Amino acid sequence: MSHDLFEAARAAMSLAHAPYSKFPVGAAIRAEDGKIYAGANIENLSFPQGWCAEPTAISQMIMGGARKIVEMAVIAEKLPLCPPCGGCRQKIAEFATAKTPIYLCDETGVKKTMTMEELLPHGFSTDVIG
Ligand SMILES: O=c1ccn([C@H]2C[C@H](O)[C@@H](CO)O2)c(=O)[nH]1
Ligand SMILES: [Zn+2]
Repeated sequence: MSHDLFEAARAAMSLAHAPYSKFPVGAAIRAEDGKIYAGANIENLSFPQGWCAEPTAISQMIMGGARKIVEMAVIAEKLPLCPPCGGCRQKIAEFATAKTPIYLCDETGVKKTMTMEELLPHGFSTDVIG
């Protein structure tokens, strides 16, 4: 993974709005246009209304006119690694392929690389429902 993708995820994490969980998360996507789209989690006083870092990055990508996730990095400072939650896996899968790499990072860099099919085996998709 390129250093700029990692740095974008880390910079996004610093912009998180996470006063309730105090658990900032950053995500960065390299899309098919070669550009990087990043996002952070944005919480809300009405707790269920907040959302994760990954959909913020996906929103940035979509509004930037891109539609394919080539690779993605996720970082959180308070866990050894931050694997995307279940809902995020489904959201990422919408714009990824089975082989798309997801880099799980800590403050020093990539600690583990997983593909989408490893993160979301047997996920809801047109392949399954035919
Ligand atoms: O994949 C994940 C999992 C959690 N969070 C956020 C949601 C919430 O703001 C905080 C604590 O769960 O972490 C993410 O951004 N991405
Ligand atoms: Zn999530």
